[in-house]
Amino acid sequence: MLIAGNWKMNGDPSSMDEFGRMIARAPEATARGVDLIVCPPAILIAKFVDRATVSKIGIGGQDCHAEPKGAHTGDISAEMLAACGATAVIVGHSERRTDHGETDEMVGKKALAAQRAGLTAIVCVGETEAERDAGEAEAVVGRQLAGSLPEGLDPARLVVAYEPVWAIGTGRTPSLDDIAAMHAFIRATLTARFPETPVQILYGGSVKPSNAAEILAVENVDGALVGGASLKADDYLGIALAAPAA
Ligand SMILES: O=C(CO)COP(=O)(O)O
Repeated sequence: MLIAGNWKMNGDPSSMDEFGRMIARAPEATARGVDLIVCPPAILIAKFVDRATVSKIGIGGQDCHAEPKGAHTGDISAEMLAACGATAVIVGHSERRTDHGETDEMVGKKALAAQRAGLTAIVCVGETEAERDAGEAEAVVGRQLAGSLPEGLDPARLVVAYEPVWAIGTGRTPSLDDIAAMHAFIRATLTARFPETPVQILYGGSVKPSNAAEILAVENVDGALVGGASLKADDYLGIALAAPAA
C-alpha cells in the first residue's frame, strides 16, 4: 500500500510544523507495511527532504518538465527534483491537464522524464462527470492510459492514480462497486501492457479518514492519492492507518 499526499498549491515554510507531526507518526504506518510519500509545493521539497531523512516518508514533486534543463521559465525538471532528494513525481494530474492544457502526449513525456531522472512516475488518469454520465468512463481512462504511458516506461517505477475529476475536492466519491470496476479495468490494461511486473494503482478523490478503510479494501486498490486530507498529519496518518495490514 502507498498513501501519497498531494499538497497542491498549499503550504509555506510555516508548514514544517505539520510536516514534523507527520514524520513523528510515520513509523506507525510504515510498521504496517504502508509506504508514505508527501508531495509539497516545489519550494518546500528541499526543506522537507532535509527534515525527512531520518524518517520513512518519501518526498515527491507535483509536476516536472519533460526536458532536463534549459530556457523554460517557471518550470522544474525531473533531474532538479531528484537532485533535491525527491524520489517520485506526480504527472498528468487533472488540474494540470485542465489549468495548463496538458495532453496525454505531454504527460507521457513527463513520465519518461521522471524515470530518466530516477524518479517514480505517478501518472494520473480519470474521467469528468459528463464523461461518466455518458457511459464513457472506461473509454476515457483507457485512452489516457494508452496516451500517457509511452514505450520505454519501466513498470517497476510506475504508479497509476485513478482520480475521477468530479470526486476531487468535492466530498463525493464513486460507489465502491464503481471503484472496483474501474480499478479492475486499469489492472487488466496494465497487465496486458506489462505482463511481468505489477503496477501499483492508487485511488484519489475525496479520500478521508472516514472513508479510507472501505476504499482501501477494494480489490486492485493499492493505495490512495490524497489531496485536502493530506495537509493535516492526523488526517493523513488516519488514512494510512486505515489501510489493510500487509
Ligand atoms: O486531487 C487529488 C489528489 O491528487 C484529490 O484531492 P482531494 O483528496 O482533495 O479530493
